[in-house]
This record gives sequence, C-alpha cells and structure tokens, in this order.
Amino acid sequence: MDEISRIFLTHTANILCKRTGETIMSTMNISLLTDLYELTMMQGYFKSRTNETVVFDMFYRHNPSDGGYAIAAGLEQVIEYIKNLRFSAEDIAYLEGLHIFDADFLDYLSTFRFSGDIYAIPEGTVVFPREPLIKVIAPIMEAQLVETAILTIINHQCLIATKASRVVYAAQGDGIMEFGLRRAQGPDAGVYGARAAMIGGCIGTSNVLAGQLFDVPVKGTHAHSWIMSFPDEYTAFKTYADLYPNACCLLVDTYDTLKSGVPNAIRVFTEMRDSGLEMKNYGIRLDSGDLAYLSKKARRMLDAAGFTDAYISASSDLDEYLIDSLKAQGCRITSWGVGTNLITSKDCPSFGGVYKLAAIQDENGNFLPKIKLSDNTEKITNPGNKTIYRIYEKDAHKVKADLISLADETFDESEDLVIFDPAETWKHTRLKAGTYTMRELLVPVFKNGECVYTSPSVMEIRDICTRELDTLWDETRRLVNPHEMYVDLSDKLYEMKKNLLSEMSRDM
Ligand SMILES: Nc1ncnc2c1ncn2[C@@H]1O[C@H](COP(=O)(O)OP(=O)(O)OP(=O)(O)O)[C@@H](O)[C@H]1O
Ligand SMILES: O=P(O)(O)OC[C@H]1O[C@H](OP(=O)(O)OP(=O)(O)O)[C@H](O)[C@@H]1O
Ligand SMILES: O=C(O)c1cccnc1
Repeated sequence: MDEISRIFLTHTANILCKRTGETIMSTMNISLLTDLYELTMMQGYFKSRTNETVVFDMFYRHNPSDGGYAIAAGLEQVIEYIKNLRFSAEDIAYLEGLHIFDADFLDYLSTFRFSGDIYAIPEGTVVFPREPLIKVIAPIMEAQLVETAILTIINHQCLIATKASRVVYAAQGDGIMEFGLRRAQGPDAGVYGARAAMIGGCIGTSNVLAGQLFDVPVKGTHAHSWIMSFPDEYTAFKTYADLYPNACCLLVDTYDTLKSGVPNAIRVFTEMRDSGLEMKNYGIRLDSGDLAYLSKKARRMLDAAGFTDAYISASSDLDEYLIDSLKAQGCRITSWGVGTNLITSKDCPSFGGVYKLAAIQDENGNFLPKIKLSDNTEKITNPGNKTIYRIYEKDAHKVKADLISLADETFDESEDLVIFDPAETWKHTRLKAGTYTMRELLVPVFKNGECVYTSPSVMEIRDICTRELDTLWDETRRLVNPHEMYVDLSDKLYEMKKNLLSEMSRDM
C-alpha cells in the first residue's frame, strides 16, 4: 500500500475528486478499520447461529456544546466505506496471524460483501438527540462489522459541522474561513473536518487538499513569516500587493498594529489606488491584541484615508463565544478566520454517537424489538424497526417536534395529531389538522447491498444545511441555554417500549 495515501486517509476507501470525477488517490482498503471485538463477535455469530437479519440504529444522546441541535454529516464517507468493504488477501493473512480466527470464518470473510439495507438522514439536516441518523438492516454479521467505521466517520463530521454552524451563527452573516488544518488531530481530522466545516456554513478553507477532494473554495492570506522575511513591513506588504492585487489581505500585527501595520497597509493601498488599480477585495487581518479595540481604531484610520471598502478580518483563538462577544463590543471585523477551536471542537471534543441493536427478524419476517436497559433512564434504547417524522408548523415552516415511530406506521396530515413527551407523558400537544406538515427524515441509501443514493456535492449540502437551520426558531439556535426540541415517540412505539420494559422487569 502506498504510504502517502495511508497517511492521508483512513476514512475513505476511494478518493474521487468531486470536481472532475477522477480517482485521485489509489483505492484504499480500510475494511480492517474496526474494533477487534466486531470481528470476534462476527466469528461467534458465524459459528453459533443463522445470521438472521437485525436492525441497528446509530444515534447520539446530547447535542454538542450544550446546543439545541446537531448537523448530520459524513454520510458520503460511510457510503464509500460500505461500497468498498471487502477483505484482501493481505487482510486475511493478517487476521490469520492473530491466531483467533478459524479457517472457515476467514474463508467467509474472503468473499464478504455488504448485502443489507441502510437508511440515513441526509447530510446537512438538522438533527436531535435519540433519533437514528443511520439505520442498518442486515444479516447480523454484516450489521455488527460496520459499527465502528460508521461511528468514527459520523461522530467526527457531525461534531465539526455542528461546531461550524455555531461559529457561523455567531458571525451574523460575516464569512467564516476554516483555518484549522495545522492544529487538527492529524491529517484525516484536518481534511474531513474541513469538509464538515464547509457543510456547517464556512465560506472557504485554507486546506488545499480538502479544496481538491471536495471542490470547495480555498482561501487564505499570509503568515507573519512573510513579513519577517523582508527587511521591513512596508516592503513585505508592497511585494504581496504587487503579486496579488485582487486578493490583497495584509497581516498588520507583526510589529505594532496601529503604529506600523495599519499605516503601512494604508500606504500600500494608496499606492495601488494612485496607480489606477480598481480596488476590490482588499483589507487587513488582525491576529493578536484586543481585536475589538484594534478593529475600531483601524476602521477609523482606513476610512479617514478613503478606504471605506477595505475589510477588516481577524483570527486568534476564536470560537463562537468570542465572536459573539466581539460583536457585542461593537468590533468592526467582518471576516473571520477560525482554526483550532473549530477543527478540534475544543470545548466539546466528542459527539458521543452510539450504535445499538433495535430488532431481530424472526423466521416469519417480523421484527422482534430489542431493548437495552440502564439505570439511567435516558440510556434505555428505543426498540423496533423505526423511522422519524419531522413535524413543521405549517405557516412558519419551523420545526415543531420530531416523532420517532415504527417504520410501518402512517400518519395523516388531514387529521389532528396528538404528540406527547415520552419522559413526562402528561405533557402533550394537539396539533390541529391543517396547521402542521410532516416529512420522513430517513431515506434509503443501500438496498440489498446496492447503493441507491447519490450524495450531493459538499456545496449543495452546505445550502441544504443553511435552509435546514432556517427551520429552527432562534430559541433553539442560540448559543447558550437553547430550547430543547421535542423528540417524541408515537403511541405504538411508546406502548411497545413500555411493554418490553415491564416484561423484562417481570423476568428479572
Ligand atoms: N476584545 C476582546 N474581547 C475578548 N477577547 C479578546 C478580545 N480581543 C482579543 N481577544 C482574545 O484574547 C486572546 C488574546 O490572547 P493573547 O494576548 O495571549 O494572544 P494574542 O493577543 O493573540 O497574542 P499572540 O498571538 O502574540 O500570542 C485571544 O484568544 C483573542 O481571541
Ligand atoms: O488561532 P486559530 O483559530 O487556531 O487560527 C489559526 C491561527 O493560525 C495562524 O497562526 P500561526 O501562529 O500558526 O502562524 P502565523 O505565523 O501565520 O500567525 C493564524 O495566524 C491564526 O492565528
Ligand atoms: O491564510 C491564512 O491567513 C491562514 C491559514 C492558516 C492558518 N492561519 C491563517
């Protein structure tokens, strides 16, 4: 296997350039990207049972950063993984060398292909705790194997897409550039983090490989080293402006922002203007100090020199809270570069998605519900083969609640709908016919092992995400103490869960 591709990719098997459709990295076999216990359980299933069809749900329990929602992301990489899931002769030889697996099981693995069904909530969709983002219906050996890869892919990208959407929200319409690659937890997190950040609403990324792979805009300015490599700041600015007159962002904080950086930038902008150049897309970047104070001062200096359309951008350990605070302080920054805190989701480093068995099919084709008990009520799983409906307030087209139901249940929008909180069942709401609409969130992605879904481009997913976020009331989007969205259970599902729980407590 080629070492360079190995460094860059652990998530995706087949790296296609979205722009040209060409394969630009050799096909990678990542079928061993799993926890050992998936394979030892698989061998156990292989030897002891009939490989019956089961249902697994991938869901999460808490919104990142104590927010009011999350953003679904990573499905395209899951699809690539499933499509390429096969064990090479090298993989089989490696597994054989562990002296855990028998020849008959390794033979089975050598011809392994995923043959099941997968349903998923499309990328860019706003999602809430406890609802299945991905549902796998497959023979138990296959459904078990894919757990770890699905979780590592979805957990990461949902986390970063959600973080990005929060940063974008704080910026109130200003552009956010993703600058995190150098401080991401490795190349993979940098590349797929950039993809997720674009889905969450960033306008571009400094990550050139992400630009090539996902056909998203790449953007950037220059570093302090550029300034320091010249004898003086003015010469550094002038040289940069001559090279890039139509994308001229000057970093003004290397020596002294207000005494040297901004005056030198104004000197260079004046020379550009005097040379007859049409001034567009130019400005400065602040990267240290009191960003609110410095931006106000710099704005006055630029305006006084006639550069009212020069933008002021900023970077320096920013996150959604700092941007929110800087806005509240009346900063004059209109463009933001956000690195470390975004790409690592520093305040909330894990998404916490889980993958739980929900049902087993009997010989008559019926799904027998399965439930995982816990002392912690919140951790008791929802049994059965389920789906999710999003309920909108018809006139405002804002989300009212989500309803998890059994997959074969149907609802009629021309009738009143009563929904209730499954934790506090006395809290219920009657939605009058004609005042609400419903949309099923899970869509088919694989049918009998064949992919039946085409992923939109990352920029299309970004647009979907923007429209999705518009369906939330501001009370759900706000950064601190947002309203919790109701995720209710249908009557049938609630009854099924209650009966299972009482049966289990009788048997114990
Ligand atoms: N007006 C402001 N209100 C709140 N926080 C601010 C404001 N201006 C800057 N900050 C934040 O304060 C921190 C400044 O930290 P610090 O002074 O250590 O670094 P710096 O000014 O960026 O300098 P350097 O990059 O040279 O280390 C940064 O996280 C920055 O985002
Ligand atoms: O603060 P973050 O949100 O992570 O944003 C990215 C940071 O990376 C760069 O600094 P770095 O010191 O790496 O290089 P530089 O010399 O270009 O400033 C840039 O100037 C930002 O400060
Ligand atoms: O282009 C930039 O300004 C940039 C890129 C990466 C990190 N920090 C800044």
